[in-house]
Amino acid sequence: MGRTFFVGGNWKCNGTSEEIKKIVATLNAGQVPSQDVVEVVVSPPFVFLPLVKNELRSDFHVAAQNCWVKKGGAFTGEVSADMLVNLGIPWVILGHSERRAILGESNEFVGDKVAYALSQGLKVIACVGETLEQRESGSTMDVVAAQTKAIAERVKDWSNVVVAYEPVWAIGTGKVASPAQAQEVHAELRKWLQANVSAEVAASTRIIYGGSVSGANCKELAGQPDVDGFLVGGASLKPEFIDIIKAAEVKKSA
Ligand SMILES: O=C[C@H](O)COP(=O)(O)O
Repeated sequence: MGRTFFVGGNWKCNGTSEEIKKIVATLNAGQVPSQDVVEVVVSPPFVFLPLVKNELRSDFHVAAQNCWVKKGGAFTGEVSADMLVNLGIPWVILGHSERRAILGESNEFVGDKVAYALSQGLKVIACVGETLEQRESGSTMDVVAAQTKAIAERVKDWSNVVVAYEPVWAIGTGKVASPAQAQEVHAELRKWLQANVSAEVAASTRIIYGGSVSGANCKELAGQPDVDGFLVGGASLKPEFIDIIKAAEVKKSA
């Protein structure tokens, strides 16, 4: 089963409306492969979602960076999945390591969020990844498996899930995982899905890599058989994001 290359741009907590408009104008002018070759999703801060949705080219889509774990109500400061659906936002990023580490989101909480968002019709980019300490102690796969298990226990239909493997030590550090390191975890993760979910889900679910992806390193990473795309932070705010999207051509010619 073919896995369309997927490139997400996570703009995190950055930008003024003027800066956001400039980024959108750059994306709108970019020459990129067609949607059957690469699926592109950008994720601005909540407040800019309507602006970006209205101004962004129609072959790119929009994601929120988070949403609440259940239906809305008395949860000050939160945004519900229902609200995103109401606004016509198709995607949400859940379980980003910054939320796990800084805001204390547990594996179970992230699993609940993924299940609820999917139940409301959102598509989910679910993030997993180990810290440097965990990698150095040899527990990378245990950590990533536990994070994925908490999702698998709550989710039956994986067709609207993209898994983003983002080693925490590579995020915003300029210290990208080597293509071999990324491939190793992606392949293990796919094996885990095969053993614990199904062969079909393992074959069809896109596993994308995030952590210091740039115009300079994207092609080599994209050349790895189990790397199905990227979740890009810093570089997604810059024109080089277009070059990263074009890395999809590596797969096309593989
Ligand atoms: O969601 C994106 C990741 O946190 C990667 O961020 P980065 O590309 O700035 O390292």
